[in-house]
Amino acid sequence: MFSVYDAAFVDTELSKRTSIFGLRLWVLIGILVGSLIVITLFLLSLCLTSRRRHHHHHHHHHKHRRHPTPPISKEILEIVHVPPPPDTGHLPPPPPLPPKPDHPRSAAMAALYSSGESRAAASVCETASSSLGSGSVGPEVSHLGWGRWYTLRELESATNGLCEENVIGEGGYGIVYCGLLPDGTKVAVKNLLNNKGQAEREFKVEVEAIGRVRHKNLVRLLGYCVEGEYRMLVYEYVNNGNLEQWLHGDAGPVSPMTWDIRMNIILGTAKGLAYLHEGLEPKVVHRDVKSSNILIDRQWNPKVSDFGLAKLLSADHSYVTTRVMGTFGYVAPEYACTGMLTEKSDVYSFGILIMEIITGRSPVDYSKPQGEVNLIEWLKSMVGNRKSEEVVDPKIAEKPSSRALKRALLVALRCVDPDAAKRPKIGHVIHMLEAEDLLFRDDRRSGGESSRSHRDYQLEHKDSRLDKRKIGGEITDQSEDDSTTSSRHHPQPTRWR
Ligand SMILES: Nc1ncnc2c1ncn2[C@@H]1O[C@H](COP(=O)(O)OP(=O)(O)OP(=O)(O)O)[C@@H](O)[C@H]1O
Repeated sequence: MFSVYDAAFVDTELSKRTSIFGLRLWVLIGILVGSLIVITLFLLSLCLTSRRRHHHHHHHHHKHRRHPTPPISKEILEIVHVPPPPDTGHLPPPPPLPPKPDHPRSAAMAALYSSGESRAAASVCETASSSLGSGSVGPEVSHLGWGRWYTLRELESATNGLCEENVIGEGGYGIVYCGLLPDGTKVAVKNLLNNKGQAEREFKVEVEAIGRVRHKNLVRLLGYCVEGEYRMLVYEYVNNGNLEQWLHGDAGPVSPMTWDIRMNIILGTAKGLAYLHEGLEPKVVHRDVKSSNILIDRQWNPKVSDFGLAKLLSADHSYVTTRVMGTFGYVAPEYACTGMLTEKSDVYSFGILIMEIITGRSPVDYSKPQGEVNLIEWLKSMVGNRKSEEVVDPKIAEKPSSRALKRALLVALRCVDPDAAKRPKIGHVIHMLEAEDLLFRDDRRSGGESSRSHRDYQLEHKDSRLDKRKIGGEITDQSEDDSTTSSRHHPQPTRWR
């Protein structure tokens, strides 16, 4: 127990004077404790101020990240310095296109292409794809059912700060960048031009139309970004250029796109369109079917892109618009003249596309002699003059069989019928093209005409009747030697998947 004596003892001890300035012990202890408290408080306040300063810095950075080209982040620097991946395919890169004089930024882009910078940009993107998952921007992603909402910061990180090196092209609606998401997904980021109103409207149409669409022949929209003035779309990256580049770029005297590859591209494109026209409710009319909107992957599969012009249609109603959009040379006459839009306008553009793929010629080419400027007119006259064989792209090394050629030409000509009601539906186009496939398989197996299907026979007769009425000439003669029928093949209703 602590007794009265002990207390008295402590008291006398504490009251003794010490050698330090003759201060009493209790005064000394008091000073020590006091200064300890002061030091602790000082350290605490130091700690708090440095934290606040850090936070402020972070906030500052956040405020300024709207700047389109922020300082390159550490992740990106790391990405850029990783050596390129081993070549996955055996294909050369898609050939660059000659400059288009009427394009707003085409001069710059042409310079980019011709100076070989596009290769450099591609290699940055290629390189980026090799360092999968090196970023760490994940938490800001929020899920929206079909896709994702991305922050501007995420997309800037993914595209090296939206830098020129990552630009893969530019269309009427904005610049397209290649990018790499933190999970390793390679993407194409379309930064829509901010021309008040329009970009946003198109943006909404596009987001609503494609967000829910999944088809192997349609470019998938993975998500979007709306932040301040920015409107961006994030697409799956399709890695082998577009059809326009492969058809009209400088790919050398022999095109790597054989006849079979081209037919496959036509069929795949038709399937993608059929899904838009017949597999969705309300249906979607693309409105800008053309070769630069057909992207190609390493296996030469086509993927229809750019639904920026797509408008949703209610079933059984055509859509009348006051502003005709689309690309010169591909636009259906009724749409150009009256703004009357149905899915048959896409069929028309698709017909032009088939002609372009067969011939390797642009829909309108002013560098050609008179009479050849307009692809349809030239092609019709060639077919009418029994010169079908001469329309085939001279860059195709192995010429198609005469029957295969006539079939493709016939489908194309039916698609561009001036009367929209007489054009086939895209689903019917697929049947016609696939019937050709069956025909080939039978031909190869049996080496002759004898096993051709009843449907093929009917199709050819039907087509030839139509053709005789419309253009006459060589194609119409093809069915004259069709004398045998068989009922072995009955095409199934197609779901276009
Ligand atoms: N998902 C994608 N993957 C890879 N490249 C793409 C992708 N989307 C677009 N591109 C490329 O970006 C470029 C611009 O495409 P965009 O669709 O904006 O314009 P366009 O089709 O050339 O013109 P328009 O605006 O008239 O349709 C094209 O070279 C296209 O090949």
